[in-house]
Amino acid sequence: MISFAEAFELVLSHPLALGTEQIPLEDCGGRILAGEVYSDRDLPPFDRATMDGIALAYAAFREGQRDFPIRGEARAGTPLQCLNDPATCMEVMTGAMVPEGADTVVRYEDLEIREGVAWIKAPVNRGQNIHPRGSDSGAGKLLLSPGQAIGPAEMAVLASVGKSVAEVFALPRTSLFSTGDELVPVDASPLPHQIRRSNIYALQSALGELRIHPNVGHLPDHPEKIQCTLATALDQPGVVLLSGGVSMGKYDYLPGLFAELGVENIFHRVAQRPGKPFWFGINRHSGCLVFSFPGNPVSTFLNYHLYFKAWLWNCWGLELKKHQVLLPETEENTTPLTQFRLGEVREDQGKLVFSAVPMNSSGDFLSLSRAHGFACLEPRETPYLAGESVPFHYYKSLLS
Ligand SMILES: Nc1nc2c(c(=O)[nH]1)N[C@H]1C(S)=C(S)[C@@H](COP(=O)(O)OP(=O)(O)OC[C@H]3O[C@@H](n4cnc5c(N)ncnc54)[C@H](O)[C@@H]3O)O[C@H]1N2
Ligand code: MOO
Repeated sequence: MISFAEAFELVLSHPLALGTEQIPLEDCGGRILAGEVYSDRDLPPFDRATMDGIALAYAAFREGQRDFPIRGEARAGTPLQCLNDPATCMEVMTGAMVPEGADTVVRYEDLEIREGVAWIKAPVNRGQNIHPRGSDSGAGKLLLSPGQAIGPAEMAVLASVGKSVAEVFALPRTSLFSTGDELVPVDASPLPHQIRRSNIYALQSALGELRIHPNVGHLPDHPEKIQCTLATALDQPGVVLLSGGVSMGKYDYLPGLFAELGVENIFHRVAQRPGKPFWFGINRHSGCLVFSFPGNPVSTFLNYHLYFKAWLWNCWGLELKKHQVLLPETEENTTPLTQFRLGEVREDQGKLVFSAVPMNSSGDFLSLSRAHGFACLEPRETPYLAGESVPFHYYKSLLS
């Protein structure tokens, strides 16, 4: 059995060359940006009125003028106009180009308009209610960098600089299998000895967050059937993720079958809890990696988040963000296993503080929905003290 640190390094040392791809903007949400994105023009691209009202030359107001005859109108979406006479004004709508010759916008609420003349009835500051050209970014400035996740805000940035197509990191072809004769489909009425398949939904949804849409299947505890189904999946470059069937049981066929199917074992069993019987290997002929997770729901879930995501980021030449949390009370791990403790994280005076969520064995998948992630306690003879900082692996965002 190898240590968690060794297992982690071995997983990272087997990357796939995934490369990048150009995809349409509408498909970019949730993907990871691979190229740099620059502004193609000043942002905003012109002096933009931020209120509906009138545009005027501030110098005239400063000299005491309060009544401004209205000479025309600037609407959003119309070309630049010119305020030729600084003793006059022009009506201007939010989003319009502020006319040349004007440098200040006064809101309708601060005016009275009578017979084509705007009377100003409130104090005015030079440049008010204008979003100046280039004040957010100049043309040619770097706006987004490789490795940034494309969320709703980044979608807006890409759109505003004309990226109808963006370069993102490519995703691996992925297959996902559950195993075990006790498992029945979700819509079945389980008999007393049966349970519904849940791991596959957890993993499918976790992969979905990365926009990976795996081929999904279920393997019965039947060697020929497993072999037949897995042979096709293993014969292509990509990844195969499995849940269950890798421990010591008489019907845990997977490790033996992987060998028969030409998958080389990189390691089996890691000194960690939960998630110990994790099996990892590679089919060197096809370039297919196998992450075979122990079936207990918490073990499958933890190992996916610990190993698979870090592996994927590493394939892209990136490193997943690391987090640390403070332990609220003394903890011990004098076992020889790296222990992952399920818990919530809350912010206290700018620090992230861990709070354990009780877990009733690694079969207790209900506890997962009550927590944010796992704190990592390495084996140690001395206790972990209250206030000590330890690594934390999020699977849930602080916002959700
Ligand atoms: N003699 C030993 N027995 C076991 C050991 C050991 O070291 N020696 N390790 C234990 C640990 S730790 C784990 S974890 C499990 C892992 O076993 P398997 O990977 O073979 O998983 P299964 O036996 O197939 O399933 C375990 C458990 O999880 C449930 N399960 C499996 N798949 C799903 C699914 N898709 N949805 C919901 N639940 C699932 C399954 O019904 C079992 O209850 O081995 C221990 N045994
Ligand atoms: O290590 Mo197993 O993964 O606890 O149930």
